[in-house]
Amino acid sequence: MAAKEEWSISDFEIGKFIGEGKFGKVYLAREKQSGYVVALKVIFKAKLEKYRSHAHLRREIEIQHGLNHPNVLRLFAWFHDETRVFLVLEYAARGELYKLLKSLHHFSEKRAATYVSSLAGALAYCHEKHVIHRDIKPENLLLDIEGRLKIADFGWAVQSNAKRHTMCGTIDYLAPEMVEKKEHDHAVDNWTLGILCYEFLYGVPPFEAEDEYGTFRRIMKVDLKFPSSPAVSVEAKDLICKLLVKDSSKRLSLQKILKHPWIVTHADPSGSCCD
Ligand SMILES: COCCOc1ccc2cc1OCC(=O)N(C)CCCNCc1c[nH]c3ncnc(c13)N2
Repeated sequence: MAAKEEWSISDFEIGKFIGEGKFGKVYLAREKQSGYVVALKVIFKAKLEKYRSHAHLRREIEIQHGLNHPNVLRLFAWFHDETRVFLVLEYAARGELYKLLKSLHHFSEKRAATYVSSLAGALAYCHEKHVIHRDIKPENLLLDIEGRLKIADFGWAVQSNAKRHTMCGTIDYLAPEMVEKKEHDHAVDNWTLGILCYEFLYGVPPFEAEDEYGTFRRIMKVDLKFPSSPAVSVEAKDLICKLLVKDSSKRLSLQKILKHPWIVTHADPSGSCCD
């Protein structure tokens, strides 16, 4: 999409409603001049005021606008009027990965390895730019028209060279040092990659429990169990065990994930697997 000093809503034709998050609705839209199809997220300023989230959104825009990677949803531009903030985003035509996971119950090893490889590549890029996402979960993962994974919603991302303290993320995906409100760094995303790899292969996150405190306890104990069904390769379990490590300094690095035998054997190099 061409760069422009100042966009406005009159530059776009609004299409179908795509979905709704905490701060706003997402629509399909077309930029009139170029015909370029985008996703337009509309956020009401009143809601930002209610949740005191102006600074949060500003940081998210600064972070996501500065990222340019094939597995990170592009934020092309943003603008506002009296009552709304508009985000002009890359459109992911195949929608939310978690809906695909729910419909398939669990992914094949090829599909799971391809998504884990895409995530590791995207996170390595983000960490090189000192960005920690901190909220990677299936709801924030989208699929484009070729089935390539795109990380969206950097709402909890931070620019960080130093250690962080802020509590964020939903309990199932939190690393131990986050649930203990200890200092944490980019290695929290490596832990979450282990959670996601497990959930892609088994259909449920590894530390699910009756209630949040039960999950909290299981995370703190790293109470990791592998069900007998569905059948999962030893190599996949090996990668998960090397990521779900309580000592964050001992978690497999993103570079080593990309070279892990399970990833090398199963991941589709194009990133758009299985169809
Ligand atoms: C402050 O906001 C920062 C940006 O957050 C988002 C950017 C793009 C998003 C979703 C974002 O936040 C989460 C959210 O609104 N939902 C969970 C509801 C809508 C789900 N979209 C589904 C979807 C399907 N094809 C898409 N192509 C591009 N973007 C999409 C979608 N959604």
